[in-house]
Amino acid sequence: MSDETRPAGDGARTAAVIPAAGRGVRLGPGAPKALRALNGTPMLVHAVRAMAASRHVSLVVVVAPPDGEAEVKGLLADHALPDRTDLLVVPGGDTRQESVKRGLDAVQAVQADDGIDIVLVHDAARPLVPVDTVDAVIETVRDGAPAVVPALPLADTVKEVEPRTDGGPEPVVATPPRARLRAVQTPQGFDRATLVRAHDTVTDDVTDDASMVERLGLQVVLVPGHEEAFKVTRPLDLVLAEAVLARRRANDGF
Ligand SMILES: Nc1ccn([C@@H]2O[C@H](COP(=O)(O)OP(=O)(O)OP(=O)(O)O)[C@@H](O)[C@H]2O)c(=O)n1
Ligand SMILES: C[C@](O)(CO)[C@H](O)COP(=O)(O)O
Repeated sequence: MSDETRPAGDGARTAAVIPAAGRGVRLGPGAPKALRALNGTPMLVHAVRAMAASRHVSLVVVVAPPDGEAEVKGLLADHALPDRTDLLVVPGGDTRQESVKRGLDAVQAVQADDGIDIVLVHDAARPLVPVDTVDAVIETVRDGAPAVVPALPLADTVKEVEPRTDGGPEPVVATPPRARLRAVQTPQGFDRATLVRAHDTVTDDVTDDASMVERLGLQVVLVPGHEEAFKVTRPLDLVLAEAVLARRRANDGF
């Protein structure tokens, strides 16, 4: 291993768990979301490369759709990753939380040998997160935070409502002060033992891993997110993602 390919040697080693087992219902009919192409390359491959771009990440665990494990292994074999990065593929579960737990179990199985101290959890559906954001999360965990989340201020005012399911106009209950709100992204970074405890303790379904650490009564901190770390959720997001890739290619030959 050359110095350029060796993980940064100052302390903790990092694994990235990539939940990729969702169907992508909001994206509309087609292959599972993580397997759909962005400018000819599957979204999951972009996401794996985004994690492997960090010199701190020595292991990537991809959590595949349960019926897509062989397909995921095949397509990752076809796309080059840095030599320093080990890759595992495991089958996912019915919820994001179950899928992350399965990925975390795979990290636990190898951590004694690999000395993994930090775990990132990164949505395959956020394929374009820049490496500087990944490294900022890792460095803040290294500095002692048990849980770190990239986040951005909101672009829109948010209203709390009394939800209605009959299609009628929803009454507004409150307008939370926007200056105190943030939209959270991934990768979220954790001290490994803290994330394991959170997944062992919190059993009801939550939308992100940091919320589980909050339930333990531990402090979660934010670092600046990035507008290119947006989640591909609806069809228009595919258009935006391909435009970002085209801009990168034009700017730096990516
Ligand atoms: N059972 C699940 C559900 C979601 N995910 C992953 O969690 C991430 C964030 O989820 P989201 O964007 O909501 O994806 P989907 O659940 O696929 O979207 P939808 O709700 O539109 O079906 C995605 O990378 C998705 O693949 C997962 O691994 N296992
Ligand atoms: C974890 C997450 O990416 C934070 O924004 C998000 O909550 C996961 O996606 P979902 O749409 O909530 O399932």
